[in-house]
Amino acid sequence: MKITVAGAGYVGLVTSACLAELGHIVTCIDIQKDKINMLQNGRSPIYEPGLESLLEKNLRNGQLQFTINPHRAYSEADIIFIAVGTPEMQDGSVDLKYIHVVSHTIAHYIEKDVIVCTKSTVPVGTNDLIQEIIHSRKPPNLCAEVVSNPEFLREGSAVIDFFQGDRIVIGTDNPETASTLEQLYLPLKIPIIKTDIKSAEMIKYASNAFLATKISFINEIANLCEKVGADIEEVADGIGRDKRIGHHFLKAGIGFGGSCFPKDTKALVQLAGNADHPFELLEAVMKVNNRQQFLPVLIAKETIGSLKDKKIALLGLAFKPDTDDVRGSASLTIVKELLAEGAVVRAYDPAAIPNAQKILGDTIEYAYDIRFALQDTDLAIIATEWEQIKHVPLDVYRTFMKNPIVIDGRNCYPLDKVQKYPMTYISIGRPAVNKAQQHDDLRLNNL
Ligand SMILES: NC(=O)c1ccc[n+]([C@@H]2O[C@H](COP(=O)([O-])OP(=O)(O)OC[C@H]3O[C@@H](n4cnc5c(N)ncnc54)[C@H](O)[C@@H]3O)[C@@H](O)[C@H]2O)c1
Ligand SMILES: O=c1ccn([C@@H]2O[C@H](COP(=O)(O)OP(=O)(O)O[C@H]3O[C@H](CO)[C@@H](O)[C@H](O)[C@H]3O)[C@@H](O)[C@H]2O)c(=O)[nH]1
Repeated sequence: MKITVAGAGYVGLVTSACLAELGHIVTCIDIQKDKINMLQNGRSPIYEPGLESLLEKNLRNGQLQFTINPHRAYSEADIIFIAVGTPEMQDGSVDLKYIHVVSHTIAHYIEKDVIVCTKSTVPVGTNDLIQEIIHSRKPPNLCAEVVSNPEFLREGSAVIDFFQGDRIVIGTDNPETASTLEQLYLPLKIPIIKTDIKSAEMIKYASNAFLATKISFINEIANLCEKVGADIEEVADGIGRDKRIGHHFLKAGIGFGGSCFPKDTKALVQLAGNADHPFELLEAVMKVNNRQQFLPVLIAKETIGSLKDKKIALLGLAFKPDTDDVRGSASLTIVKELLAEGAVVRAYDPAAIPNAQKILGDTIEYAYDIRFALQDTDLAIIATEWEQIKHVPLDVYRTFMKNPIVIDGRNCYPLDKVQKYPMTYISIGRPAVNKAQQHDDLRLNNL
């Protein structure tokens, strides 16, 4: 099968590499020349575990090629996957400009019958629009069938998710098209759901909205735990053991970020509004999340007072571990607030510094070493639970910081371990450990 993937972002590259790995001839096209140049040289423009080696291997054995040439990409394709970005607009609705352009380009360049599969997350009704654009512009003798095939991969585990996903959704009313795609995915042995286009589009938004709701729910329980003296880790474990609830997505913290949950929840609220059905539950989910992302700064002010000229170490810039993506990251909110309070910020991240630098520039310092990030700081905020951060021995905070005060936004350390150290440790939904006094005594003794 000759496959073309439009878009060399997270979804496009994972789809390209994995379909090539399954034995298909794949062409991946993007409009960014630099990206394609990099990929042609066997380098991945994104940090995603396992991806670069798959790209490099399939490029070398000729299964995979990269291009910016639409004729080369589309004229021979049997199946085209659309994986272009669908960013949010200022009002929260989805910007479909890349979808429009790619649909026009596909219509212009196809030279044989083709199936066009939309992997990009698009509002209900968009695949009909894509179908309309392609139909009205393609050569009249050709057939182009548009299918909704939403993507559920997570950044950081995207390659594993492709091969071991929970389900594959195929949205089309054409049984022949559904069957062709079913054949394509059959080797993965993942359950396939065949449905109509609009339900497929809705499954994607509803899945993300449900997961986001679970996170905001557990964060609200965490905030309540703090008020009443309960421990969220115990509570989450207790409720997660109920199979109807499950343990997944019950990790309390400083809220959800990323390129999907914040954007897709807003889009669903917009969609609901347009359908004259205010989605109040999801609006609350977003409100809780916005508040949660600010939490470390509020706690910092409560703990040390004014943040003006205070040196603060920020551990983690990526929106989650194992990715270099900072889109929607709580860290960006935290930096903005800390700078507004007059603090001096030094941030560490094992992979996301280059991407963060594109947004934050030289407004903060960057550290490629955790110890350097902590050196002489008044307070540390843990924002991403990277393995490199979770395993920092607690001694290190005491040794390197001016004051060992840690706000752990991801509950990285067990409380009983922290209790043994003379430090102030405030996490989410758990009792604070306040041993600053003990630390001060220790310092005085050492003078
Ligand atoms: N990132 C994820 O984890 C994830 C998971 C599931 C679904 N999605 C959805 O998939 C879509 C893509 O997300 P992403 O994170 O991969 O986006 P991305 O921004 O990382 O990449 C999109 C790519 O599309 C390219 N592009 C734009 N117009 C093009 C055109 N006309 N032809 C060819 N390439 C074009 C851009 O240059 C860019 O490289 C979005 O709708 C997103 O919501 C993302
Ligand atoms: O218990 C949890 C789980 C996640 N998060 C946060 O939620 C955000 C999103 O995490 P995750 O879902 O793991 O990452 P994404 O790569 O954004 O993946 C989501 O968004 C993708 C894009 O739509 C979907 O394809 C995936 O199925 C969906 O999980 C991150 O900031 C996490 O820190 C929590 O705070 N607590």
